Amino acid sequence: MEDNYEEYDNAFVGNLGDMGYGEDTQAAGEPASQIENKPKIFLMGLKRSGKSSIQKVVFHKMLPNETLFLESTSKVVKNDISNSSFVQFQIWDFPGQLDFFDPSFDYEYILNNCGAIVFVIDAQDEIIEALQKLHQTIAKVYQINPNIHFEVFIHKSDGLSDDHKIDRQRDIQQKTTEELADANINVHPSFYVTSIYDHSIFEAFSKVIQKLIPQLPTLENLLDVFISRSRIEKAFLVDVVSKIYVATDNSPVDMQTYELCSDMIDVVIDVSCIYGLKEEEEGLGYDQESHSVIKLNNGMVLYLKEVNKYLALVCLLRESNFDKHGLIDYNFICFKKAIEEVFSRKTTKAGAKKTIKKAN
Ligand SMILES: Nc1nc2c(ncn2[C@@H]2O[C@H](COP(=O)(O)OP(=O)(O)OP(=O)(O)O)[C@@H](O)[C@H]2O)c(=O)[nH]1
Repeated sequence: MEDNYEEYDNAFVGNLGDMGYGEDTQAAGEPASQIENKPKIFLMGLKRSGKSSIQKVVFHKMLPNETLFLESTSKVVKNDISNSSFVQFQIWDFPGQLDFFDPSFDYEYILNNCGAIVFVIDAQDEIIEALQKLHQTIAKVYQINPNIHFEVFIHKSDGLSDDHKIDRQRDIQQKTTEELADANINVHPSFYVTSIYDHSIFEAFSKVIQKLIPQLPTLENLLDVFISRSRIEKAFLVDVVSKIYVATDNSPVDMQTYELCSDMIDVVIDVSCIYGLKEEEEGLGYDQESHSVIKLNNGMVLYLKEVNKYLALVCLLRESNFDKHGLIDYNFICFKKAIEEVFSRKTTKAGAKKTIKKAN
């Protein structure tokens, strides 16, 4: 089976613990067993539905137009999200033509360590075959590992009118729910309308990843307290490399605000790379000193601060509430300390587990 895999991005770093995320506590060169144990997200769907494009655009900064030249995937591609990212897991891209449930394929083994299956449906194409494959996949996977999250991306939505998008989503959602109810399968997939040509794909992936972060409720509570004490409208805790938000406060997410915050990261990184790095120095242009305030012409302010090596806090607030920015800076220091504690606890717990194991 191993021969079926093609690997790229061999930078395996990070301590995920059990299906979690955490600080970078380990150096490169993890043993193979640890790599295998990383949480996995499977990208599935029919041929040419857009699976490889999604992971290239979200995790490899490929421009959407460049995906036009991607060749069809012929082998399972295991993609380890690189050491420069907080979001560390494996994404397995399954070729559309592969029969996942072929008896020669050890699917039971690989499904045991899978956190989520992202099933991509080309919304511009006929959906009957895609739906059949989706229902068949859910039914079989559920028997083996009922804990897997099912995430359905109704993809290539850029080619559809707003009405058409809603119809497609309703249609797919309804047929899937009915089919699963008829088969007595107690699974409730989530549906997202996505496109690589806008931020919808980043937003959808953020939600997929968040379900796999055990500390999510704590992070959300911390963000809620932070924004209410600092008179901030919206705050995102963003993975700087992928621009996936790993948590946000409990107010609803508006796509434009997320786009703004995500664009701000690009601006800060670009300016730092061009003007902040010394000659011949390489890097992301992001460190403990990274922070930025941008005043917009609509009376709002964007505020960015480094939280740790991988994460930034990006907030949107009214300019009139920015007069006491000393208070915001102080609250941020408290917030940052709390975040450090959340993840150091996890690391300590993992360390303690290992020590107990050793003693036994
Ligand atoms: N309009 C539009 N086209 C997209 C989008 N995402 C992917 N595509 C195009 O869809 C085509 C197929 O994309 P791939 O990523 O190769 O599809 P795949 O699912 O990996 O295909 P296989 O490897 O054959 O399984 C490419 O030409 C992409 O440019 C999207 O959001 N909108």
